[in-house]
Amino acid sequence: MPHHFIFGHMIESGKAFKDVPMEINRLTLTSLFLRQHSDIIKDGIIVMDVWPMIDPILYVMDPEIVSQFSNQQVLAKTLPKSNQLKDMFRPMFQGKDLLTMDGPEWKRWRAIYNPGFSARNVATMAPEFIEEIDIFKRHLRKVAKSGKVVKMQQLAINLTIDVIGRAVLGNNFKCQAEGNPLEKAIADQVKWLIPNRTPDALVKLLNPFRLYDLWRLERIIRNVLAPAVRENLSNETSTTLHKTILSLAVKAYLAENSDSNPKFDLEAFLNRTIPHLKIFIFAGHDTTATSLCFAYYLLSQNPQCLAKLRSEHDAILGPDPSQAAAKIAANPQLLNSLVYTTAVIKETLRIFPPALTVRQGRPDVTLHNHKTGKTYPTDGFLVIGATFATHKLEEYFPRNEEFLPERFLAKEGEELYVGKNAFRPFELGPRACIGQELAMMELRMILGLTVREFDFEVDESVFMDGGKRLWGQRVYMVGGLAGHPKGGMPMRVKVRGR
Ligand code: HEM
Repeated sequence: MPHHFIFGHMIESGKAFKDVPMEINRLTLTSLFLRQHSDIIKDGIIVMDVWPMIDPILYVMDPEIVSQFSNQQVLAKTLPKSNQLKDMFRPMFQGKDLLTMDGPEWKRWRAIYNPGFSARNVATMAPEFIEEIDIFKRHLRKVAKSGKVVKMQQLAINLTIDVIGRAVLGNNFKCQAEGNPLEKAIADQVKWLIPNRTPDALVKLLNPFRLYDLWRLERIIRNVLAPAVRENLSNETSTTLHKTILSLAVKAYLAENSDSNPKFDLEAFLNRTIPHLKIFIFAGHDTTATSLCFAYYLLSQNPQCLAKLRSEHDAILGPDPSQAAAKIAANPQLLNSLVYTTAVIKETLRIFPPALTVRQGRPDVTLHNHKTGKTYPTDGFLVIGATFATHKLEEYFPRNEEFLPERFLAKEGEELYVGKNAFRPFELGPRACIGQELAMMELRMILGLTVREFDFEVDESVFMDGGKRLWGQRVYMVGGLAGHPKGGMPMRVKVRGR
């Protein structure tokens, strides 16, 4: 890509936005280059110099090369999370969260929390999730009755935050039923984060109100989480059957302190556990809500896939949609038989992956493109798994502008078969998403319990102007960090058969 001796790749970056709205999510940036410079497909990596806005970047698209720093089974061979990511999230989690920790500390906490996300544990959460989805459906019915356009993202967030509350604490945050300041406080904290050194970010950094507001929002969050933890710890008759994140944190705390300090120090426990609870709530609700919105959008644009999805639900969850929840509650394993539904979710995550990994280069890690023979030292670089672009590579995803859930059902040797390591919305390797099983089950369940009862129609105000499309789609992702649907995905909802 052309490099200017003063402006680096800034001019070229600007050009990439020529045909798309400026507000488009930066996760999609590499895919914009891909359209303009077909030669970079061969390289599999884009070297990007937009200093001083941000440190130099290696955007890695080729799945084989991403695997070199991400999928290594030996943790020491994977690149650590980037310093920039750690600095950015410090005001929210003080470095005490699973997402930005590294090394032995990360390994210890991951081992403590892993049992909370096993397939078995997640399956036992089904009846509690169904209660939340039932409230979501009540909201959908109300919206349908009003005939108004609604921001689906907000309805979906209220649902996913209540679901994550169940998984993390065993509590219901009642976001859907009554509203809860937690979600807004977390979202407002995110707005104060400094992701780079652009003029906008510097203005934010110098804002005298910033630190006070971050502190104020932290108090709101603590005022929701601390009483919930206290209530949970004193509630010996808890009806939650599954291991919650809280119960696993208590177990680890007691194991550490049983000899030296037999008394349970609630304040010390809260100080160390709240950032952990917060990262699960933060990472677990927004990504899932975004994926649900895009699934509804893509299904609304692809009626033949929607019809196939509904017939799968008729066959597996029974012909009467009103009985489906009871069937799932009695046998959550039924969800594993929803293979087409799973393929729909995967294809949604292929087209609109809401997150990616940002790692810190190291002097001892060099990336190799075995096809071209080129090598890329990583020291001094941010190394980014450019998932959005990886998911658009024709070599791995033929007919990539089409919504084709069938590719995830194709066998090796068939045209649509997805190549090894290419599908990575949750990332792969030891630092892959801990919550992926939960997210997939939740999405399968929500689709299984809604798509036969409702039709979703996208309000065209979120479409790109002039019939333009990006990778076949007229709706696009916005947002500085994780991707969100444009305009909160305004939609009209109709009850089917009316
Ligand atoms: C569709 C939904 C989801 C997507 C697409 C997604 C995606 C990802 C990705 C790409 C990563 C790697 C990030 C990085 O390397 O910096 C990640 C990590 C993580 N995710 Fe998710 N996620 C989803 C749902 C969830 C849920 C439901 C939870 C929690 C309950 C969760 C909790 C986490 C945590 C704690 C990490 C850090 C794991 C570690 O480093 O050990 N995510 N997720």
